[in-house]
Amino acid sequence: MSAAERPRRRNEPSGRDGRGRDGRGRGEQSRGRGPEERRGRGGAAGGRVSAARLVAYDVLRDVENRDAYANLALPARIREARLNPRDAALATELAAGTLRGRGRYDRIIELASGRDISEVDSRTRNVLRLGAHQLLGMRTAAHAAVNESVELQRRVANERAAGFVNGVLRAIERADGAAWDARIGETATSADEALADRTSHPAWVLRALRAALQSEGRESELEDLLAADNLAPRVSLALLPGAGIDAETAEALGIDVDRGEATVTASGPSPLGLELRGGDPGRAIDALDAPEGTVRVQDQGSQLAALALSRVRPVAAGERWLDLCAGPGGKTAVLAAEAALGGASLRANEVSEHRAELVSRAVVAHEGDVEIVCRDGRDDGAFGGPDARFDRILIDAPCSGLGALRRRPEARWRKTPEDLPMLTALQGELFDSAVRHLAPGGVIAYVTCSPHLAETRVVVAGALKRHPGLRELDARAVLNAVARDALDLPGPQLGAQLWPHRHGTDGMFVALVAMN
Ligand SMILES: C[S@@+](CC[C@H](N)C(=O)[O-])C[C@H]1O[C@@H](n2cnc3c(N)ncnc32)[C@H](O)[C@@H]1O
Repeated sequence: MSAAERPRRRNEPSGRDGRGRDGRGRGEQSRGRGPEERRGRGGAAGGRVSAARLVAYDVLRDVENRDAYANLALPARIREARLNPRDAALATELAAGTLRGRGRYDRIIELASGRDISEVDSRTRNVLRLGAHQLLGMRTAAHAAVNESVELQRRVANERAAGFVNGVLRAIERADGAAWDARIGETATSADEALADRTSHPAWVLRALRAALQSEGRESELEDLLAADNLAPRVSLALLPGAGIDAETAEALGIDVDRGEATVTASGPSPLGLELRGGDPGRAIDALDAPEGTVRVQDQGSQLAALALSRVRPVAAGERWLDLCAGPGGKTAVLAAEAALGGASLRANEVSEHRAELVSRAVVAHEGDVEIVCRDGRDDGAFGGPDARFDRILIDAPCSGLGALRRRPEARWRKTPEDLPMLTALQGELFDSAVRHLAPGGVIAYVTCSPHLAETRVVVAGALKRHPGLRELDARAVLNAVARDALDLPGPQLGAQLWPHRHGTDGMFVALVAMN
């Protein structure tokens, strides 16, 4: 439904947010203006646009026009513009926050302008989104957000629409976020549409997340989950066996990076997990001074998923393990460390050559110990032939990624429900292929970074039906035994669903099945 079609209130909401007297939001009050901002290139009318805003705009364009991933485009653009760390952080917040909040900002732009967002030129749209995020998501000083957006419009888009940008942002600025959310609710055609717009999620994603929570009897957590998707995750590190220190020791060492601005803490659910309190992960890794490749940036849900397989039962020396969909190798690195401890061998397969290359870099701590192959996981070649059998197989399946929305700011706008049939068919085929190569008594861990039931419990149920020799193990009990503290994993199912809002991890699903 277009903006014009939706019911609309006549008067714009009024009221202001809690800005300081100079109109600057908290973030910018403490940050001040850096040299990069002062150096910003002048627009046609001689105004200034900060370098951070130009970088953020370029990233939005890269994502829209070149299908770029924001987490790759951002560092490239930041390097190119030679931003200092403070401006790099500002550019990151501007770009990632705008991408995450896009759905809400688009609706607010529609309400403020009286135009359907699709009728606004794509360059102007991105200028407006960035401006809306500064006004409503960052509490940037209103004059800075509006003036720099107008200059940005002059510089990168259609100069004649600068007045339009000014008018729309001034209208947005006249109300606070809560008033705009109320307005979204009043003009929505359904409660789901209002919630989806307010929390910046496509409605189909919202419904899928609700269904997954419902299956655990926790529908009441939906708004907490949607809010968690809109927060940048804290950086987690995995301290792999072989690093020579455990997480508690690392914390006790008081690792101090970035001149005391950041420390690592032994926190989060994974027993290998460290959390970085601000600062640069590369410097934290260097400061820990562990053997190369034994400290890695990795979500703690991913750590737990790999450990669920390696620790489901004691390892017998000589066991054969396979990581079927290994790229870029995060879980392979955990499995390689665990296999080395227990005397197991590890083969890692990945269909994409580029991602197989990333796997070899990820397992640098166990170079030569991991056999890396590049095949389609549905072919016997991925396993080393039709008769090859493995004691443990990880299927970290290609999936919609709906569990990692906080980490991939643009992902929610890229996926569509139409992607699912292809993905679930592939997931089932990879499962069948793994079952064909599972040794008697062997265990498969089926993992997705999606909580969508069609990709999780339905795929497992289908595999159990097709392969009567398989039985499902209690993955929740295994994860609880592995985790630092007991995990809240409700519901009747044996498969475990981790959640950003509840566990602080990506929304990883883990099921364990064994061959009788
Ligand atoms: C969720 S990712 C795996 C993440 C990885 N386990 C990690 O922790 O870093 C899924 C991977 O499966 C790969 N893939 C997709 N189709 C495949 C297939 N038919 N056979 C094997 N791998 C496949 C993708 O290229 C992607 O690298």
